[in-house]
Amino acid sequence: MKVLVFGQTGQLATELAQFDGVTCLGRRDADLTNPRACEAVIAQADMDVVINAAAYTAVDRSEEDRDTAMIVNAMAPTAMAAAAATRGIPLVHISTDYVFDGSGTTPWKPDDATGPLGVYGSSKLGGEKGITATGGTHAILRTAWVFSAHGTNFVKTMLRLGAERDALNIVADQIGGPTPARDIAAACMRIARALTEDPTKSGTYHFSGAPDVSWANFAREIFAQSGLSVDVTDIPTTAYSTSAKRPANSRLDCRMTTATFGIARPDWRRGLAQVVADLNT
Ligand SMILES: NC(=O)C1=CN([C@@H]2O[C@H](COP(=O)(O)OP(=O)(O)OC[C@H]3O[C@@H](n4cnc5c(N)ncnc54)[C@H](OP(=O)(O)O)[C@@H]3O)[C@@H](O)[C@H]2O)C=CC1
Ligand SMILES: Cc1cn([C@H]2C[C@H](O)[C@@H](COP(=O)(O)OP(=O)(O)O[C@H]3O[C@@H](C)C(=O)[C@@H](O)[C@H]3O)O2)c(=O)[nH]c1=O
Ligand SMILES: [Mg+2]
Repeated sequence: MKVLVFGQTGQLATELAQFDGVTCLGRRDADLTNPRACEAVIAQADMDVVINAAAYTAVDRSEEDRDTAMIVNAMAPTAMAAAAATRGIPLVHISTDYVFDGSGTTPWKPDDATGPLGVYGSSKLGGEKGITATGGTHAILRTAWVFSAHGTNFVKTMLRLGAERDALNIVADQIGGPTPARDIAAACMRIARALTEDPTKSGTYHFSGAPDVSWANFAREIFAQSGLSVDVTDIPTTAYSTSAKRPANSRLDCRMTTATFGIARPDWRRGLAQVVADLNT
């Protein structure tokens, strides 16, 4: 299976690059601020499936950079979907828990009503809608709280801050499932294969690590596993000011993904152990 991946330096793209048959495109090969260029690359490439692992992921910065976020997260993926549909090949696209408004405590199902709280979530929802409307074979995989040894993520932020400080205040009223990028990459490859064999599996799916936790308890496990002694204090979201609002309830109901593709929620604590080990070598 020949797989064309948009993204090269990011957390997910770096993990996808480990698989046979994968060609990763960096910004120089395809800039998502130019959706027509993304279309052209798909039109010209001889590939069996496309995975979009590139996105504008700076949640707070997107509040002041709405146009770029919209082009990269909504228009470019929509253009990719159109080009993939024309070629008759599937598109696997990654989306986010931030398309939801975070109300309630029940895990979100794929067809639950969306209601993004900020520009990043709105732009990602725009991409979902554009891809779905295009009508080609596709999977939109919503994930959450991605971490890996590469790129920027909460684990690396905690390790950096934890090395400098002996106490941190961390929000405890936002709950979600941290997800190792390596497990998302494996899920994408499996879904890509399944779609080439059965296009009727097209749709929107959820995939996050288990068990669900607060950011504060995620931080505690990061410090426990890395041997750093940092005192974590639970704080409410109202005590931590950010330009973008984040959902309180980021829990994702992943059962449809398991039923359709045989992919179970990974235990993020094992993925964390791997990442901590990778960062120490
Ligand atoms: N990070 C997270 O916590 C979560 C991420 N997701 C989704 O998962 C997917 C993968 O995210 P993740 O791997 O963490 O992202 P990263 O932030 O680690 O990487 C983003 C990638 O997108 C590329 N990119 C950004 N803008 C452009 C552009 N204009 N043209 C070409 N490439 C561009 C970056 O390239 P460059 O280095 O050149 O900037 C980088 O390779 C995304 O769709 C994201 O929305 C979903 C839930 C949580
Ligand atoms: C650094 C820090 C963060 N926090 C809080 C802020 C926020 O609510 C939470 C996580 O902060 P971050 O900025 O790392 O997380 P954020 O960038 O919002 O992460 C999100 O990224 C996008 C791309 C997604 O799609 C989401 O699934 C999610 O992973 O932790 C503290 O409470 N104390 C701290 O010292
Ligand atoms: Mg961030």
